Amino acid sequence: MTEAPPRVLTIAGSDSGGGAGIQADLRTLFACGVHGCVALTAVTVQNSLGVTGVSEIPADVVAAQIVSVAEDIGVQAAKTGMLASAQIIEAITPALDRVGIGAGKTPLVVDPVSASMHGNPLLADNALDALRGLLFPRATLVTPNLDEVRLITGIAVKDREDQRVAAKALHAMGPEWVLVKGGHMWDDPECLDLLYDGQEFIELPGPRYDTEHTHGSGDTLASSISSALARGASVPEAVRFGKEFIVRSVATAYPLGAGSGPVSPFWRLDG
Ligand SMILES: Nc1ncnc2c1ncn2[C@@H]1O[C@H](COP(=O)(O)OP(=O)(O)OP(=O)(O)O)[C@@H](O)[C@H]1O
Ligand SMILES: Cc1ncc(CO)c(N)n1
Repeated sequence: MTEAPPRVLTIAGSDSGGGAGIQADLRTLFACGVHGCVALTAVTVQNSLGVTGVSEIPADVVAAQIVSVAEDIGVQAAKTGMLASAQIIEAITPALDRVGIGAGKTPLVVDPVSASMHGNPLLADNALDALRGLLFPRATLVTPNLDEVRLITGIAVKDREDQRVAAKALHAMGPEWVLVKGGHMWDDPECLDLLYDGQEFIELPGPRYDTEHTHGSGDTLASSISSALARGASVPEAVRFGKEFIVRSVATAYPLGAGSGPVSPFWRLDG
């Protein structure tokens, strides 16, 4: 009999265009050889041009999906993406505690998704306190982009020194590790992501490809990191794996629709 692969639970929203959200998560998890489970938080009406509608899943149903999957199937890592509202964050926190996800137990990656790459909101303004107060202290790793750093800490990162200051401010909010992503440091010729655990800074340099097709890059990075954590990797090992994964996925991104096409995890399935 074939043994079950490691399982990763993604707690995130649907992108009808298939490039970001749970669709990006599931195809990345598949390409990384792990089984993806889902706690759906919201349905977005979305294509390559932006988001034109959002319908939230009732908060108790989001929490019930977590408990149902974790108690039967079991998960070795979990990640959060679009959480939509304070009510959903407040409902999932006790569910995560109940099944031992986060807070030093099963690794929890919190990607604090606040808006789509087009600037459409994916998290209510009044949910920031719940994100900071409830999820950050339970997170193994948080992975904000620079817009999310500004929303969460008030720090406007313009250069690599600011990136370090922001990493310290985020770490003080309680996560074990922080990854400040550098994709939005538009003037930098590289995409340097900075990992920090309160003691040591680990720089993850990477190329900056000249492309508008980066839809789903944050989700793909967080999912590939989560797959490595589910296999038992340390956080620095998992983030290095994720960085290589996202660089190759941006390199092979493809156009779709009239706007931004998705990054592609398909390279991993070749040969
Ligand atoms: N043009 C690019 N070329 C290479 N790597 C990139 C590029 N843009 C982003 N990345 C990398 O992709 C990952 C996601 O970074 P980014 O800061 O864009 O996150 P994000 O804004 O959350 O993504 P999303 O587009 O999903 O919202 C990081 O590892 C970043 O360095
Ligand atoms: C549903 C969803 N989650 C996350 C993102 C951010 O990439 C998006 N655009 N849509």
